[in-house]
Amino acid sequence: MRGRVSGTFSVIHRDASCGARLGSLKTPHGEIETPIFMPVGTNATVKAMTPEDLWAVHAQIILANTYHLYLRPGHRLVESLGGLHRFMNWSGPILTDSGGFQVFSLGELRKISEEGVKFQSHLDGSYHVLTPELSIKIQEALGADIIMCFDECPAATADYDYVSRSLEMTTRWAKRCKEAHSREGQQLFGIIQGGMHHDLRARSLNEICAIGFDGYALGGLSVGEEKEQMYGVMESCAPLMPQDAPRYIMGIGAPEDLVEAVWHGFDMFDCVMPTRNARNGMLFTSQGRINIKAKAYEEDGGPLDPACGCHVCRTYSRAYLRHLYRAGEILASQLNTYHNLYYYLDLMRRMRGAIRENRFTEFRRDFYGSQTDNHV
Ligand SMILES: CNc1nc2cc3c(=O)[nH]c(N)nc3c(CCN)c2[nH]1
Repeated sequence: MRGRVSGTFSVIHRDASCGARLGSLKTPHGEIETPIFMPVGTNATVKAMTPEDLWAVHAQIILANTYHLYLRPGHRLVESLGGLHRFMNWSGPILTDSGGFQVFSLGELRKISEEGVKFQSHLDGSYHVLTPELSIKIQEALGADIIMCFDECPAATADYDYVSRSLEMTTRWAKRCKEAHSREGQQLFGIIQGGMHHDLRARSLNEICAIGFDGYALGGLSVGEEKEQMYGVMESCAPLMPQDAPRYIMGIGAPEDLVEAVWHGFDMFDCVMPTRNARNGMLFTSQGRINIKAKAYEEDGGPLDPACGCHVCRTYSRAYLRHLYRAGEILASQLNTYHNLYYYLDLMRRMRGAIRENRFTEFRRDFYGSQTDNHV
C-alpha cells in the first residue's frame, strides 16, 4: 500500500465571497491549474480531436476509461507499447476512471458481489469479473497520473437501504484499492457515494476520508436526479471535504453546473456533454446553446459565437457548419467538438480569472444572466 503523494496539490487563492478556490495540482506529466475541466477520451482518444487539437484548445488533463481499454485493446498491450501516454501521443496528465460506473452503464448481465462485478462485454458477450484489485492493476498498467477507486454508483432510483449498503461496500472496496495500489508517483482518488441523502453522504465522506487518498471525488451524481438535488449534495459535501486535497465531481456537467460547483469549492470535472453534443450539432455559445442544424442558420455568414476566440469561430460561418452537419461530413464533428471544448476550457479559464480577482460571485450572477438558453 502506498502513502499519499505529498505536496502535489496546493490552494493558491480563495475567493472570500464563496467557496471558489484556485489550485495547482502537480503530476508526473505536468502541473494542472484548477478549477479544470477534463475532456473525456474513453477509448484513448477524445473523439474527433487530435492531441494537437487538444493542446490548441488548452486542454490540461484528459480522462480515459479502464472498462473500455481493458476490453479493447487490453491494458497489457498498452503497457507493452509504453503505456497510455505513448500509445495515444498525449504527453499531458491523464486520469482514468475505475470501471464500475461503465460496467453498469454499458456491460450486459451484471452481477455484483463483495468480490466485484461479473459482467458480459458489450463488445463480444465474453464474461469478465472486475474487482477492486484488478481495476487498480489495469490503471497501473495504463500508467495514468491519477487513478480512481473501484466503486458502485447506485441508480438514482435506488432506495435508502440499498444506497446505505452500497456505500458500505464502496468503502470496503476503497480499502482494497488502497491496499492494492503500489505504483510510485501515481495518485489514487477516493470516491464518495451516498445518493441524494445528506446523512449517507456524510457517512461515506467520513469513511473515505478516514482511509486517506490523494484526492476525493463525489460519485453518484448526474445520474438523472433533479438539479436541486445535485446542487444540494454539492453544498452539503464541500465544507466537509478536506480543504487541502483536490475535489472532483464525476460526470459533471453542463456549463451552469460547472459554475455552481466551482462556487461551492470543487476543482475538477469531466463530462461527455461538450464532445457528445458537438457530434449532435448542439453547440455552446456565450448566449446559450444553439442547434446548428436549424434552418435559421442556412444563410448566416457570421461566426458561430462572435465572443469566442477559437479557430472555428474565427474561420468558418454558421452556414458552413450547418452545411457540414447536414451533409454528414466528418469535418462537422471535428469543428463542432473543437469549438465546444474550447468553450468549456475557456469558461474554466474565465472562472480561474474571476477567483484570482475575488469577483467569482459577480461572475456567477453575470453568467446566469447571459445564458438565454436554447436559442434555435
Ligand atoms: C454522466 N454522469 C456520471 N455520473 C457518474 C458517477 C460516477 C461514479 O459514481 N463513479 C465513477 N467511478 N464514475 C462515475 C461517472 C463516470 C465519470 N467519467 C459518472 N458519470
